[in-house]
Amino acid sequence: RWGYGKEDGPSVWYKNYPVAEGSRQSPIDIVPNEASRDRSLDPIIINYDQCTSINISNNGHSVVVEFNDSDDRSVIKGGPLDNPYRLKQFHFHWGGKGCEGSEHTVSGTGFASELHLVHWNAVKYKTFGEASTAPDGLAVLGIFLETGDDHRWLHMITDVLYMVKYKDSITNFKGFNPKCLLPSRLHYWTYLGSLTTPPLHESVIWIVLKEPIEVSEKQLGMFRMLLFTGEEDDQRLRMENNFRPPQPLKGRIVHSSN
Ligand SMILES: NS(=O)(=O)c1ccc(B(O)O)cc1
Ligand SMILES: [Zn+2]
Repeated sequence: RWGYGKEDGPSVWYKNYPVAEGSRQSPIDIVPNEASRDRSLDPIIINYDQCTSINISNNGHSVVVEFNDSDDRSVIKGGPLDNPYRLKQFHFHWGGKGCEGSEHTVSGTGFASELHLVHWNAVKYKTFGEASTAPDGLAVLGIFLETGDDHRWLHMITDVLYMVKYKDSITNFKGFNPKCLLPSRLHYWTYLGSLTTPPLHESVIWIVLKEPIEVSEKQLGMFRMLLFTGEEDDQRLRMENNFRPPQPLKGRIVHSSN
């Protein structure tokens, strides 16, 4: 139904998802010196210690690692959040060879890729689905990836991508703790936004970390061997440039931690 091509990409999503033209859409371009520096903004607290992954899959739009969210073993709290938010999944967005691929940009500059750790408010809502349509239902932690040295832990993911090359493929992926993908400093920008893919629900408290993590061009290239298309499709569409461009701020304020 929707994708990232000319006929089904971000510029036509509004036809089936009119909220695409809403007042709190994501991603956005973050302009640091226009962000309001709130000393009252607490640090974010990330408890992934008991966190373990279940599987990794190709949903035709990205590669997704899912977690057991039946209890509060892996949560994010503090910062702008009034409740702990439970980790549900993480996935990536990336570009083509050598060109940008992140969704958020900083003063107009994109990064090679962006990691999204998706959490939901299990205090106020019974299911992820219900939370995903509520204005304070989700909290997504965005982490920029820039190219440089090999990332010492990302190979745990890139080594299994061949198993999920095709759309709708899924394989076991237990024991991975995404704590190893966090940068050293948790300084962040935060603002109220949306899912960056259809259904584009305006239900996300975005927390974008200022410090990127470094991955090698070789590691990033492994993501580009994934396909948007299924095993039976005669078209073999390489999965790349699966990012939505920045959307209008529409009067929103971006807050900056110290
Ligand atoms: N790209 S994103 O993190 O905004 C995101 C997260 C979840 C879903 B979803 O559950 O459909 C869609 C987009
Ligand atoms: Zn995303």
